[in-house]
This record gives sequence, structure tokens and C-alpha cells, in this order.
Amino acid sequence: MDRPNRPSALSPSTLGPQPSVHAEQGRVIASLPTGDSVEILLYGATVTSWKSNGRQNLWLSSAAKLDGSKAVRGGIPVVFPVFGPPPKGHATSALPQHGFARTSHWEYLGSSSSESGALAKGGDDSIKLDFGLSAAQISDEARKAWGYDFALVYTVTLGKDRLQTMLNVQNKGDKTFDFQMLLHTYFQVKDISKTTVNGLGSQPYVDKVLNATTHTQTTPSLSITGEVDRVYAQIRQDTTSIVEDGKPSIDVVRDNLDDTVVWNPWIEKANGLGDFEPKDGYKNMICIEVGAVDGWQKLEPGETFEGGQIVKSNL
Ligand SMILES: O=P(O)(O)OC[C@H]1O[C@@H](O)[C@H](O)[C@@H](O)[C@@H]1O
Repeated sequence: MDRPNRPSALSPSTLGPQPSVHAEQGRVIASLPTGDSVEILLYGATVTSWKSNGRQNLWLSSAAKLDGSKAVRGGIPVVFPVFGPPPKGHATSALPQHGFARTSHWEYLGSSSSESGALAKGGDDSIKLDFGLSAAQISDEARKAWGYDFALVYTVTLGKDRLQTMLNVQNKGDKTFDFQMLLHTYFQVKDISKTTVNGLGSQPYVDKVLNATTHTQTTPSLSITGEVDRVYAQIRQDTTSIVEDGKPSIDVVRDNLDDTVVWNPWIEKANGLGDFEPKDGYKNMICIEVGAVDGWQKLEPGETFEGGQIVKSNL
């Protein structure tokens, strides 16, 4: 049963330990009686922490700016309405790389908890947090660069050992627009030399390291031994898994999204990113980024699109 709550806190209950939510100083923190927790910065609606079973599942640079001065280097930045550098001559061309969602101040819309939602397992609770961003809430500069009337609702649901993040895009105006979206998730891994990515075998991909040429992955699993920046499109399998020391540690399940980007900057690129610290942090992270980035999603006036992911920790 859904239990709607005010943004500030959940009601006390006599039914035993309950999920808790705190909204404070530009961030929202939620936790479950199981110890699972999530933290979201309103700046970018960026998930900056997701813990399960005592483990931090996300990588966050120690030099990440959390003060709203720059997109967060780590966690789960939301990419919208364009992925990568905007193409010339396109409606998004005046926007910065990866658009404006990750650098906008979102609104916290509130929480609800559930004992039977999609993420509730074996009687465990889950908690759902909603964040909103509309055309009126972005900077004048962003609105000038992309003048469409839209509303985004980003829903983060915490369950035992799992996190769901869904982006809902609405066209509120009278003009059709094209967009791309992506959830740029930085996962923490113990040792990149013992990490592989499964679920992308036999898939074609565009290799951004090799001048955006198209290749097909011939092996069932991908080992990371240098800079990787690949855009896999129209993937047949829903689940991409991070395998550490031969065991699947994280499963990433796409929901209504066909594409996935795999990124690790490795030594040189990490050195060139001022907010990437420690510099050898590339050994402890891998980005698996689900999205709709192959071509454009067209949204007619009044239409809605929703896509996202469920990430599961097996540790
Ligand atoms: O430095 P940014 O803008 O956060 O982007 C990081 C990376 O994001 C990835 O999604 C892109 O495929 C890479 O090309 C890019 O370098």
C-alpha cells in the first residue's frame, strides 16, 4: 500500500522500524530498516551515494564539486536533452555537453513508501523519492539555448539491494521537440583489472576513442585495459552486469531504453579532468550509462516518455 508523505519526514509508526527520509541543505537522504540508503543532491538531482549491505556501490570523485558550481563527477548525473557534444545545426547545438539537467537545481516533490512496490522484496519496504524540473526552473541561459516547454520527473526508488531511477519527460508546450537522455552511473569497483562487463557480446558499438568508428564486440565479456568510451545501441539483452573476480557484483537492467555507454577515462583522460580524484581512481570505477542516445526521441505536444534502470547489488 502506498503511504504518501510530506517532504520533510515519514510519520512515526508502531509497526516496527520504518524507512526514513530527511531533506536538508539541498539534498535528500533516505534509508531503509535494512541499512540500505541513498543520497540525492538537488543540484542535478544527482544520486551521490547508494549503499547496500554496508557497501558503497557508486564511485564519487573526492574532488567532485557538490556546491552547484559544476556537474558532479561521480554518482548518477542525469543527461538531458542531449548526450555528448551537441551536433551543429541541431536544436540543442547551443547547449553544453550532456545538456542542462545535471547542472540545474531540481525541486524535491516528496516521498512515498511501499511494502509491495516493484522493488519491495520478501516483505521489505521500498521508498520512492520524486524530483521535478520544468522549463521555468532552468537558467535563463539554458532556456535561451533550448526554448521548449517541458517537465521532467525523476523518480529514485530504494529497495533492499536495489535502486531504480526513472526519468519521465513531458512535452508541455505546443512545439514538437527531439531529445536524448542518459543516466550516467559511475559504479565503484574493487579492482578494474579484475572487472569485466557482461551482456554486450555480439553487439555493435560506436567507439568514441577510435574516431567514432563502428565495431562489433566479439567476446561475451569486456575487459577494461585502457580508455574505454563506447556507445552500444539497440541492445538485445536488457541486463548488463559488472563482474568482479568472476562474480557478478552489479546488474544494470534497462527499462524502455535501448542503448548503453561504457566509459572509463583511464590514465591520461583522468589526468586531464580537474575534478577527477584520486588520479588513479580510474582503477576503482566504471560507468555503465543506460540511455536513449542513438538518434533522437521525438516528443509531440502533450506526449510523455519514460525510461530508466533498475540496478541490483549482488554483494
Ligand atoms: O566530462 P563529462 O562531460 O562529464 O563527460 C564524461 C564522459 O561521459 C561519457 O558519457 C561520454 O561518452 C564521454 O565521451 C565523456 O568523456
